[in-house]
Amino acid sequence: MSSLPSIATVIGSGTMGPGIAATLARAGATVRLYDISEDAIARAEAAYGVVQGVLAAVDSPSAPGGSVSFGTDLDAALEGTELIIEAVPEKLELKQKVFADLEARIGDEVIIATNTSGIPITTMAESLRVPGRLIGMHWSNPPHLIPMIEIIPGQATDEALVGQLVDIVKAFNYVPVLEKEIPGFVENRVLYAILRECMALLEEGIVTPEGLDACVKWGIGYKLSVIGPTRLLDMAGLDIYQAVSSYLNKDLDVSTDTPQFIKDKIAEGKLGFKSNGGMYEYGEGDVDAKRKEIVTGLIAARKTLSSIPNV
Ligand SMILES: NC(=O)C1=CN([C@@H]2O[C@H](COP(=O)(O)OP(=O)(O)OC[C@H]3O[C@@H](n4cnc5c(N)ncnc54)[C@H](O)[C@@H]3O)[C@@H](O)[C@H]2O)C=CC1
Ligand SMILES: Cc1ncc(C(=O)O)c(C(=O)O)c1O
Repeated sequence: MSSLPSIATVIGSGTMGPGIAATLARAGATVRLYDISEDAIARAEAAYGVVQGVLAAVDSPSAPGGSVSFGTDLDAALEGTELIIEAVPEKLELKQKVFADLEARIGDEVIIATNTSGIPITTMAESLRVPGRLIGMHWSNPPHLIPMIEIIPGQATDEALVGQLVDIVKAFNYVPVLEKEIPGFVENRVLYAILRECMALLEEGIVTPEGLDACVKWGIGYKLSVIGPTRLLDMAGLDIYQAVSSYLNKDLDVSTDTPQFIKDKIAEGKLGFKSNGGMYEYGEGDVDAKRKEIVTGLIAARKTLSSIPNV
């Protein structure tokens, strides 16, 4: 596990930061998790024990000496750091302000990896003093369970940094996927293509949310978790793909904005788990129960998928 930095800093302790920090720490790094919000830090500290249990359950690679410390003191969080992973909200101006605060405190050799969901790295790097040190490192949620990370160099990213980050990701046994830069990167382009069609089908009343979830989980998700879309085409036959895509592609949803019914729900304060209601409604204790079911399912699925050939 020699490629792993001895000291790493995660900036932003919301949905993504704690799982990222815990994964690196279990692999042996000393990790500082920083946030501007005391409340976010308190929540992360409370969740850390649970996340450690999950990492143990999936046999995430472990090495002695790793730890996570939590705090709102940026200078302390950056002391001696080699790798910074930025996980603050998805707003370009905020991320650029954070980069400026970081660059005022760190040496030129320190790497900054951004967990942006899809803002082009080249755009983000424009404001940096040392643009070559910025690289995209897109973890998938929940980051301590999904063992794949997209690596996206921008136009200014140092070439050597790409290989270095690939080695870091391999050091904690995740699959690095190296990509060329494109808005949304690969994972979210595919996910958002699926979500666009799903939301259109719901809006048009073609299927219920329950029916949609069952169809996508068993008809698509189960299959794609084993074979991937490229191999799926070989299994189905390229001639079948041609026959279907020739009439179906032109009928698929091509909306460019968020669906109105989603905007309406947001206006009503329905954001999902975080507000006890979104696509579904949740009563007392339901959100905690669903979160547990999801984690249990992901642990079981990851164990199974790790034990079968990579087809
Ligand atoms: N939520 C998700 O499923 C995924 C999110 N991402 C990306 O990761 C990044 C973080 O997303 P989430 O964790 O969901 O966001 P979040 O909103 O849950 O957490 C962000 C945290 O950053 C903190 N923060 C705000 N300004 C800060 C500053 N100046 N310095 C330090 N901390 C600051 C907030 O207090 C908050 O705790 C975003 O770029 C997002 O697009 C990537 C993969 C999945
Ligand atoms: C709905 C949604 N949007 C973005 C992301 C991301 O990868 O940035 C995710 C995710 O699961 O990681 C997501 O579910």
